[in-house]
Amino acid sequence: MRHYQALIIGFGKAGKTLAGFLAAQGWQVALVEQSAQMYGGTCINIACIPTKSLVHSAETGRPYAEAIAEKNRLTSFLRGRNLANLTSHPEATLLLGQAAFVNERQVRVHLLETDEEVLVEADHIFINTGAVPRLPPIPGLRESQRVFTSTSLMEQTVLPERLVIIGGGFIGLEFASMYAQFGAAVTVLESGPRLLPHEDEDMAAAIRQMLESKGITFLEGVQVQQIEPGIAHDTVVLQDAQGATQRLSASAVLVAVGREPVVASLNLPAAGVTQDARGFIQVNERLQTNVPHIWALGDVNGGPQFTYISLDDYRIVRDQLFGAGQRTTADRQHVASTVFLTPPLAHVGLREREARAQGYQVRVATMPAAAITRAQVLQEPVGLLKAVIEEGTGRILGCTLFCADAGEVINTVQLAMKAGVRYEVLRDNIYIHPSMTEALNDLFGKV
Ligand SMILES: Cc1cc2nc3c(=O)[nH]c(=O)nc-3n(C[C@H](O)[C@H](O)[C@H](O)COP(=O)(O)OP(=O)(O)OC[C@H]3O[C@@H](n4cnc5c(N)ncnc54)[C@H](O)[C@@H]3O)c2cc1C
Ligand SMILES: NC(=O)c1ccc[n+]([C@@H]2O[C@H](COP(=O)([O-])OP(=O)(O)OC[C@H]3O[C@@H](n4cnc5c(N)ncnc54)[C@H](O)[C@@H]3O)[C@@H](O)[C@H]2O)c1
Repeated sequence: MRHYQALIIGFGKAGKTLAGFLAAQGWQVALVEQSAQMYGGTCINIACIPTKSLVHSAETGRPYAEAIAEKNRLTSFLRGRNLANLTSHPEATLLLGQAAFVNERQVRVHLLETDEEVLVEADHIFINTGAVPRLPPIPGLRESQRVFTSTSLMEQTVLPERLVIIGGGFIGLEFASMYAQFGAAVTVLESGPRLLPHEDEDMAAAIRQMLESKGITFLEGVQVQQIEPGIAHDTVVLQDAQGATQRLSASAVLVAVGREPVVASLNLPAAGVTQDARGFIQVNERLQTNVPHIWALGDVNGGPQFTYISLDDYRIVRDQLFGAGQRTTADRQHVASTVFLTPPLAHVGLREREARAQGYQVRVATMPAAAITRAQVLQEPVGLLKAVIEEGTGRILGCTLFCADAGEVINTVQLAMKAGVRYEVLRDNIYIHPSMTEALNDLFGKV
């Protein structure tokens, strides 16, 4: 039996940051990770970083096989750096193995390298086991050799000729955009009635037009019924929005219909930790489970699935253990997001339609990306910018930027919203020229 002050299950963003912090405070910390290929967690190994490396390679014209090699170099480098960061703390112990609860204080770890089992007891336990792709119950899907998840598709060194993507959300659109840019013929199948259902009509049309100009085909309101294996290709059988049967030939199928929590291996009932109806671990606004000394952080707790949210989960726990204990999930207003298309789509706050539906009197400003000098310099004149302002108060209610560097520029708008800055401040601020951020002068000048 080994005893630690803190046991962290999973090497994710929250877990690794918390491990380093607690060890630096002098706590004896154990971090358990089930795979040596996952040191540093999902983001750096199989998610944010490899996908953005591929997006960048596609944008710069690097051939697919070379892009995969560069992605592998980068993730390997980051994995090593994450491992070194953790092991540089003498108080932190890394256990390579799978953790499962024995009771609410004890966890059994099956060590990968020696095949031994060790029993670990801890005063505080933090679950950070993440999420994995959800596989819908489509006949033939699990059996097919040509069906991939985001993880396994990025392991392929040969570009699929015809890629069919099931799901038109974050992963579906990012992969559609980059694989089309690498030269694949891409079709996206979305079960919802409309692609980008949250976006205002004008914004959705602009994004769709850009994606279609790359040769991507979208079918909405479809139901995928079967994947039929074939010798040279698989056939995706679907019912389209009109109820007709369509058959699409695919050299690869990507499933991207959402991600589900990693909980099965944990034996949660032994600890008495409860889950919600979707299987995510139930937590309060301080991320405590129903067992007070057990917390759940990151994707596994059912919050928004972003690395920066997992990092903020760490901040909430840190504040309880070493701060004023005031920080909660309720403090998270105006969290921005970016879909890394080319150009990217970044958003914060309310869309026009959402603001009106909530009863706000609004003033709306829109501007084409082609009007931004920096976008012309970059030869990326495609896109649309939009801001929603509350009539009378001048409060920024929301902003959507579909343009080069949108994921950078949105951070300025987000910070302004958080600080309660009126739109005129962004309108009249002095920005670097020529930069994409200076488009905020013109965008807010149109309010
Ligand atoms: C393709 C893709 C692209 C994405 N792009 C972005 C992006 O650009 N920006 C963004 O913010 N977010 C992005 N995300 C989401 C982001 O990756 C996740 O929200 C984030 O990585 C979640 O991290 P986490 O802290 O929950 O834990 P994770 O990083 O998922 O770590 C969980 C770890 O726990 C380990 N584990 C699980 N069970 C056990 C067990 N029983 N014992 C021991 N170890 C265990 C796993 O092996 C894993 O290493 C993307 C996701 C995907 C799939
Ligand atoms: N840039 C980023 O920040 C980034 C990038 C990738 C992923 N992520 C995170 O990872 C999460 C998971 O991504 P995702 O794309 O898997 O999920 P998602 O929830 O973003 O999108 C899933 C899509 O699949 C559709 N769908 C569901 N079932 C379907 C079916 N049977 N047939 C066809 N379509 C179906 C849904 O209507 C939805 O549009 C995201 O929600 C996001 O939080 C973030």
